Amino acid sequence: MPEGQGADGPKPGRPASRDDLPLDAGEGALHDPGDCAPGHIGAGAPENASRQSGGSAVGLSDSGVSDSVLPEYVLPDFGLSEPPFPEADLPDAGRIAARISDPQASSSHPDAALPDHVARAMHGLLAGTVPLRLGVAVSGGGDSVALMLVLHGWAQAHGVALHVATVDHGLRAAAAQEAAFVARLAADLGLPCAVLRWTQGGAARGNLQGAARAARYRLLGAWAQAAGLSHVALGHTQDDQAETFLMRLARGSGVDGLSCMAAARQAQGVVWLRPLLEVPRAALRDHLSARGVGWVDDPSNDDTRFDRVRARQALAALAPLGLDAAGLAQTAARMARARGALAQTAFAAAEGMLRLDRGDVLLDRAALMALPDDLRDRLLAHALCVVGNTPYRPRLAALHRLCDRLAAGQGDTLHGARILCGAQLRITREWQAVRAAVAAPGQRWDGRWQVAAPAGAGPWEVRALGPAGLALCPEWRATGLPRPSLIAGPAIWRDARLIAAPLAGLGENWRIFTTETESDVRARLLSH
Ligand SMILES: Nc1ncnc2c1ncn2[C@@H]1O[C@H](COP(=O)(O)OP(=O)(O)OP(=O)(O)O)[C@@H](O)[C@H]1O
Repeated sequence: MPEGQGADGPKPGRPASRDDLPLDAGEGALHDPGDCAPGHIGAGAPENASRQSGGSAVGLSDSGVSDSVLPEYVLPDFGLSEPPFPEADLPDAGRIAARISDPQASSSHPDAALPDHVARAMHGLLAGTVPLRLGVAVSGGGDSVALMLVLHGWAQAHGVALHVATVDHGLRAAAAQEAAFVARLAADLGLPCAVLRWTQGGAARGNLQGAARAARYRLLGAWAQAAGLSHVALGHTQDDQAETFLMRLARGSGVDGLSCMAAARQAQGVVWLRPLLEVPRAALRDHLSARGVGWVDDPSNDDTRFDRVRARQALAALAPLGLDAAGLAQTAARMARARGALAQTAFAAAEGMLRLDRGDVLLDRAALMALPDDLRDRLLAHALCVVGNTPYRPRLAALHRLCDRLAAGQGDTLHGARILCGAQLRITREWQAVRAAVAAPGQRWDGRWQVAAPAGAGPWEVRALGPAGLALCPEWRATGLPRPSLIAGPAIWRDARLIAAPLAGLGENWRIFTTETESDVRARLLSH
């Protein structure tokens, strides 16, 4: 038996999400519904795929797709002289195209509802505006393989160019072969496929799985931008949603957390779509099995060390109580609606009480404290996230401690921000959080500041002004900005020499500005 092949054959049920599991937990197994014989991933045949599409090997760094436009079809170079596994071990990807383009084959099958459901979901998510091109992220697991298949039909029907990408995290021995498996499926459908490699996995410390997930989204986002894709579809299912709901419940999440995954979300310049959020995992597997299409099974998905695997097991145990995936996913959807309503209300409240002042967020303290607790928390957390340059909200307990201090007229520091308490709350960056931050010309400093240099400025870099820099700015009091805002703000340096500190009134010809306007900051309340 080849290395990594399961002795018991393919396991029913779905692997745990890679969003929750380490990626080094073993080899994948192949589901080939044709004969139900699991095999080691034999997708290889890189020569075949290369020949079909003229692909070449490309490694992408963690920083994303660099300057060059991605080739339409990118395959890893295994350095192998022949396919690593015999053709017989491969899923019958070649049959996909014929079946999916045959409406008879589709409508005569009991799961013909899936394409219709996805079409309706896509219509709703795209609000009637169909993009010219669409990306789909395919891991090789059953969910995303089914998504690719169904979207292929949808894209053909709507004249949309579908582009596939798969990420090879390079953390498991089988990863490259799994990527090649996806590439081959895509090639058999006539779809361009990019294999994106995470080249810095070996250097990742701590939460490897979290780092891999973040890298995956960075790579996919960079790929989408380079390939001109405004939308990328992901294969999260109703079961993923229900598992997430249970895990969030265990953490005591409120409305926002229990909303779970959004069906559409904008991040990294891309709209991420999840058209399968109402589709049970089993329906996707059935869809593939009925068409004789295989998928990759990641054995780490059965590893009970991970929350998601345990949540899945708990879900099965809860079924007799009527607590099933469909019910939990429905509650998550209701939470998402409630969250949307709260976000709208917070946005409306922000109109009257939130302002942006040279990077600081100002909140009218009396108006803020008069709001219902949830709205107050929402606005305050938002301001902290904006200034602290993070998408993650502070913990609720910490936020409530801050509110207590503000109610008592005291300031505090939280979440990389400093809160100065007056009639106006001024939320500014905490100097300690940025004192080591450096940006070269053209780069953003602290994720949100940009500098326009005068012509012939010579070499420079951006660093925090700091107390020593402020001492070199005799006019700083005239700016109206408080000392904490200025020392944590950006300044232009050449080695140890302060060149300019526009916020502190030094350096006439330099301009410094945040990339977000006040209305951008308010509008972001709606997208969380
Ligand atoms: N390595 C990867 N390459 C490309 N896309 C990925 C990768 N891993 C996950 N995704 C995308 O994120 C979605 C959710 O990830 P998750 O970890 O739940 O998937 P999976 O268990 O690896 O596979 P699947 O969801 O396809 O069964 C996938 O359906 C897919 O769209």
